[in-house]
Amino acid sequence: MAIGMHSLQKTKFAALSRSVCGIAGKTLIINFPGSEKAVVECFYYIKDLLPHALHLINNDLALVRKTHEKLQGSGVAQSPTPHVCPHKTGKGDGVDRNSPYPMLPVNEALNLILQTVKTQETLPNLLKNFKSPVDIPPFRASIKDGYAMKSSGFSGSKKVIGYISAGDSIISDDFEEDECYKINTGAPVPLKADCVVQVEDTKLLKTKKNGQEDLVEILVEPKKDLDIRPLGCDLSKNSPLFPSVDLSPVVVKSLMASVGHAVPLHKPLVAVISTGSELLDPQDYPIEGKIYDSNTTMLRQLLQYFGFECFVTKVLSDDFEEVFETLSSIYDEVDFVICSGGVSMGDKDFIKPVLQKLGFQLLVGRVNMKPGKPMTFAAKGDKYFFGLPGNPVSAFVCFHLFALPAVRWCSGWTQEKCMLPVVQVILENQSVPLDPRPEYMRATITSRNGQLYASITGNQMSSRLQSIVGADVLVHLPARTETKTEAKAGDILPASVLRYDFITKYE
Ligand SMILES: Nc1nc2c(c(=O)[nH]1)N[C@H]1C(S)=C(S)[C@@H](COP(=O)(O)OP(=O)(O)OC[C@H]3O[C@@H](n4cnc5c(N)ncnc54)[C@H](O)[C@@H]3O)O[C@H]1N2
Ligand code: MOO
Ligand SMILES: [Mg+2]
Repeated sequence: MAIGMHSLQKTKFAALSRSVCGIAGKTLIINFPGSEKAVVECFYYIKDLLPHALHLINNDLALVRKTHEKLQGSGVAQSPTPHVCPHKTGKGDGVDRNSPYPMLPVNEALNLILQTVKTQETLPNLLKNFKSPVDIPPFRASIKDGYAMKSSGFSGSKKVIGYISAGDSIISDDFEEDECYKINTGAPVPLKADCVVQVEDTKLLKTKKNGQEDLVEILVEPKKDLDIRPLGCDLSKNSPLFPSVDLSPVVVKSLMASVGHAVPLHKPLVAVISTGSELLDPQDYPIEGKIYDSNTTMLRQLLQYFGFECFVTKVLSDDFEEVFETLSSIYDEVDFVICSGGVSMGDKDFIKPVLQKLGFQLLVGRVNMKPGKPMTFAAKGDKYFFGLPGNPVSAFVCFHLFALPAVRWCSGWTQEKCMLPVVQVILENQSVPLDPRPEYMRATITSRNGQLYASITGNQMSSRLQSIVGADVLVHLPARTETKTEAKAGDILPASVLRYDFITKYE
């Protein structure tokens, strides 16, 4: 274009010349006009652009950035004709075919998300202040299967005057020292009994005609309080239910259940939407040109794995109206939409335009990461939208790094707990080429001599869902620099833990 523009100022016949240029691999190919004079002139017009062009082709980000800084200045004062670099951010209009969204660093995108999503700050407090409404156990309960009796009655033979099972009501009648009740673990100890002797320390002396026990010999000295859980010994009424803040859904739900209460949380309601006219239900017969939809199942399962529920699921085709209609009404039912597909540069990638038309604020439109570059996050009031890239692995990675922390944050988790835990791992692979974008590689963990070793799960293409097989962690590989172009065996790298059971092998 530069050659054409300048040549036209010299001669209108320049319009007829083939001003073609292109890239083959890492080679820049420029087609000059036929005459020697024109070649010299044209070379003059483009020679200053060549270093920058070569830096771009070679992904020398440091040098690319340097050029930008030089051209744009660092502060408000800009060069008279600001350099809008196509690979940085474009205007997104008819002429500029580049994404208008700045490529945010992962941390910046995450911070923006957590600053935007409203948290229930009350939850940790709510749990901290929650007093148990009941005693556990709510009665004196037997710790053993055995015989309940009075400790004042000594050992020796005793008459069995009744059977008490778990779930029976509490016996308040008085009884003699040489009498006892046969009792099961967890059953209520009679009010007038003060000890239980386990069945192993007794001998059956006589059985009634109906098969029930009549007389037993107690072989040990019964001691007061032996094998009885006193009322409220596990948890006493009006004491705090949560001695420390623990937001694990397993912990919160089961503790609340143990005192007969439902969880006092507002769990965010989440919808999973998959977009793509190519998507086929996994139960359908194969159809030419279509692919099976894996993201819907994956995202639902991930939500479930981390203790959240998927309230609604929808699969939409790449149709502006359909996406628009669905997103216009779905927020009547849910707080979050976790969508996949349709966020990149295709003429059928409608997610961003639909969000704009619906009045959402697009806070994240691209992230400097691999996979997951077109990761999108938008908000309107207290309704939130995640547009995960359609490639299944990109959706998988972005769910863990962005959507999960946001949903956790919204349900009242403390900020540092929202993110996956990060551990240090030692790389096992001989050599892993670094990408210009920071990369999150799936890897299998082996524990060896107390150290965690990470082995990358094969080809890391963002379309290859198989790379999540055996993926215990996401290893954080830094962006390539001039001096560091690969990671090597023995390198120590941070890794986000994907699973509770994240050590596949012990050696
Ligand atoms: N010109 C450009 N093209 C693309 C860019 C770019 O920067 N410039 N980014 C690429 C990157 S990176 C990614 S990631 C993808 C993201 O694309 P979209 O979010 O728009 O997703 P789709 O185009 O709808 O689909 C991409 C890919 O994933 C498959 N897919 C989608 N949904 C599902 C599903 N539910 N289950 C299984 N597979 C799914 C879909 O068939 C496509 O193959 O864009 C690049 N393009
Ligand atoms: O960033 Mo895309 O997610 O490379 O595949
Ligand atoms: Mg697309």
